[in-house]
Amino acid sequence: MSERLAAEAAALDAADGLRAKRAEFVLDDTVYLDGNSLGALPASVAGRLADVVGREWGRLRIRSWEESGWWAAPERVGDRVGALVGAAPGQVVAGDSTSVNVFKAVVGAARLAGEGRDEILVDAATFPTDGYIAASAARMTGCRIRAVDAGDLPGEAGPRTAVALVNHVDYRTGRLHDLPATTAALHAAGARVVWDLCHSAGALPVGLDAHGVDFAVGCTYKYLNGGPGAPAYLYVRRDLQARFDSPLPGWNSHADPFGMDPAYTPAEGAARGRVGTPEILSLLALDAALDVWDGVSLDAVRAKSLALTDFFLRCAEAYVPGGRARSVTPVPHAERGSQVSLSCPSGAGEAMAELARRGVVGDFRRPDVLRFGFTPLYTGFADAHRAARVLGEVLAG
Ligand SMILES: Cc1ncc(COP(=O)(O)O)c(C=O)c1O
Ligand SMILES: Nc1c(O)cccc1C(=O)C[C@H](N)C(=O)O
Repeated sequence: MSERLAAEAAALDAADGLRAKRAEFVLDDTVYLDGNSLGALPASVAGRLADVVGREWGRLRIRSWEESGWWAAPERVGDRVGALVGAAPGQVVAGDSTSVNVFKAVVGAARLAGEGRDEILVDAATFPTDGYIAASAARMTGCRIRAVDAGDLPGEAGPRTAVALVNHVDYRTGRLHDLPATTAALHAAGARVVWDLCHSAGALPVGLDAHGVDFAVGCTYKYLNGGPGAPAYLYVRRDLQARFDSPLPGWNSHADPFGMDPAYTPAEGAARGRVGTPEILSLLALDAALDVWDGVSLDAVRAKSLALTDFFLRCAEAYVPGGRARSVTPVPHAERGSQVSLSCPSGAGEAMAELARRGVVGDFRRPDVLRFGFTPLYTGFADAHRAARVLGEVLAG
């Protein structure tokens, strides 16, 4: 069994069109299946940051806001992220954290809602920060908040719904929610939608423009490999931008920031989503990290991601002793993101720590989830095979 799966892994790696991409990352012989928490370091980042620090900051100093393009970096880098989530230029701005962008988007969407729409729906299994922020947004806008299973949103949205906040991929189970159908159903009910793309951007095609999404947010430190605390992003669909009333109208989103006008006049376009001074060092680290996407097709990434998770599920089935762990990640491709989560009712935390000691890094999510993220740009089939084999050994021990 083991030899057959190992040979299959080798054949799949040999046929993998994305295989050369791995060399663009700083990696060792650890099997790194935690790119859905913190993506690996692209090799070009260190040199770019050294130049930003040494020359742009060190020598050009204040001149760099213009001469090095710092001032416009949030929109420029936003467009690069936008290209990876299906947004035409001018609709995405990079900056702040996902939490902060959730706030801007949910309050902004609630402020666009028509008379009598006083309900904010939130995906019941949401990553907690979204739920906390949406609840605060509801208190601020005089709405009530209601948690609903993401799959039930189409039926639950009604005449009082202002906006629904949904995670595209569930961080715990890896379930992929149906963005086109959910968006269409919310629109049919007269509501807006905010998608949190943290676990889908860079892992699969998203198609924001194609599916008429209203608002989207996401982080860049997972599948986009932007680095720890890398700036997040906000998408506001072009035709909504002129009516977008940001709850954080900082001076960077003013139409004339250096006019220092006591009265606020919002900038046009994506810049309206800015707040204060951009985090230039991490923004330009992200800019460099995005170079790994040059020439990469997201369809190829998606195909490899599904092949990797299919193969890992088969290997886990073969190696993990019966009853020790079972997958909670959907089997149908249309419902799966780029991770596999196994429920391991006894000793999951210790098992994940032991896996790390044996060179396989994933995540433990309480109470019992072993989470393995597959980043197609640098993860191979032999990695998936080794991870499952070591997992089997650990759970048998
Ligand atoms: C779906 C989702 N939303 C939001 C966040 C976090 O947001 P922030 O970058 O503000 O910590 C995460 C992960 O940390 C996440 O998985
Ligand atoms: N953002 C993180 C951090 O600052 C520290 C540790 C983990 C994270 C994460 O991103 C967790 C991740 N969103 C998750 O899905 O669990």
